[in-house]
Amino acid sequence: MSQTKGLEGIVATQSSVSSIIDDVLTYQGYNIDDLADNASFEEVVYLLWNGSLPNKKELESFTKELAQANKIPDAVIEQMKSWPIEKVHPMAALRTAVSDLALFDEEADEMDEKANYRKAIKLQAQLPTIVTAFARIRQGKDPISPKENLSFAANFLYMLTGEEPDETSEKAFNKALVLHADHELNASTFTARVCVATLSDVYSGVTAAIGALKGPLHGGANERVMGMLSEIGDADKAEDYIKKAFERKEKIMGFGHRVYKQGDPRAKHLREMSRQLTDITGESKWYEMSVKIDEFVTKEKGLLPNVDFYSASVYHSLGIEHDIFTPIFAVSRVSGWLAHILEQYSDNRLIRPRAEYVGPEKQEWVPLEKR
Ligand SMILES: CC(=O)SCCNC(=O)CCNC(=O)[C@H](O)C(C)(C)COP(=O)(O)OP(=O)(O)OC[C@H]1O[C@@H](n2cnc3c(N)ncnc32)[C@H](O)[C@@H]1OP(=O)(O)O
Ligand SMILES: O=C([O-])CC(=O)C(=O)O
Repeated sequence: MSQTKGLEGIVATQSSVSSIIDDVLTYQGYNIDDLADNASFEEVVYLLWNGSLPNKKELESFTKELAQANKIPDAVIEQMKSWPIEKVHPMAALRTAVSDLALFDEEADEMDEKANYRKAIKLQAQLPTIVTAFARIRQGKDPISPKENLSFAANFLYMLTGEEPDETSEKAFNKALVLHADHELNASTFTARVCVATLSDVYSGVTAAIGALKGPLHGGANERVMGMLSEIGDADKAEDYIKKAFERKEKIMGFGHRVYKQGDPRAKHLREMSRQLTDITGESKWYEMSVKIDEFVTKEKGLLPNVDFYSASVYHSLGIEHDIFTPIFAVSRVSGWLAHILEQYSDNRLIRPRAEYVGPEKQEWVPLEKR
């Protein structure tokens, strides 16, 4: 039996949700560049779940379905208030709250197609409510209910800050959501599929996926990128900082990718957004520092920025707290997880690979008193 460390290059399933072929990313056959420039996040979610773009009527009714499902039980809010909230990372809060939601959903364990679709709607609608409620509660503020006339992107920013975003912020945030929505068999999506392939429920699949996204080698990298930029503080200090990190054999967060070899097609969009937004906020130093790091890491190691690198300065420019960056990734990626979960159920087989045994052979049993 041979093995590939980290399952590199292994094709573990068939999927029609998204593809990465020759470094081109598509959702259901639509190039990510076209979607990033034109689509609303709501259209993208519909596309991922239904396989086609919605017409006007379908989009209206889908948007309404999401809007009607966004309230979370008061008990979940009360539980949040009982946590040692100033010490809880928002990703841990999100993981726990999503698991908690299942306890209040009478159809959590129902496995028919319609019930699973209804749960998908609820989870997509309720993740923003959880993340923004948590962010506000720990600031000593009350959670804010979403407004019906606002888009998914605008509502998130509104529920977070209490202010309706301007058009530029809304557009930028919408684009970031679109860019993060799905990504073939990334670690968190694979986790979700493995979980539900045991015929466990949708909530369990999403809870497991949040746990996988949280790690710094995956979604957790975006928060750490901002940590690095803040530590560097000035574009002139960037090269020296990275040189020292290389000497310590540290990984530079936001660089490298298991699949892309010529670069992550999402990064150019985020880089341009970072340029524009930091210009507007008058803090172009974050963009300039990021570009310096990008050029230096590429020159020295041939590593290119991934989706997490420029998203850090984008979210920072939108006034978002740094530990909310990865939860935002989850608010978008849950659309992809759910698409994959529904796809997995539709043609399920238990996912159970093998391990190559490298432990000791033929050991003799030794009674306890003789060890
Ligand atoms: C949304 C996302 O999940 S995108 C990824 C987000 N994660 C990050 O940005 C964290 C930093 N990046 C990394 O850790 C990696 O590039 C990963 C996890 C994304 C991909 O990992 P893998 O395909 O397993 O590559 P692996 O970690 O084996 O690295 C291969 C080589 O490149 C080096 N390398 C890879 N990424 C980096 C990096 N960011 N900084 C420095 N060196 C790196 C490794 O040290 C290794 O070098 P070696 O062969 O001399 O030991
Ligand atoms: O695909 C991956 O391995 C990681 C990634 O870029 C993503 O999940 O968006």
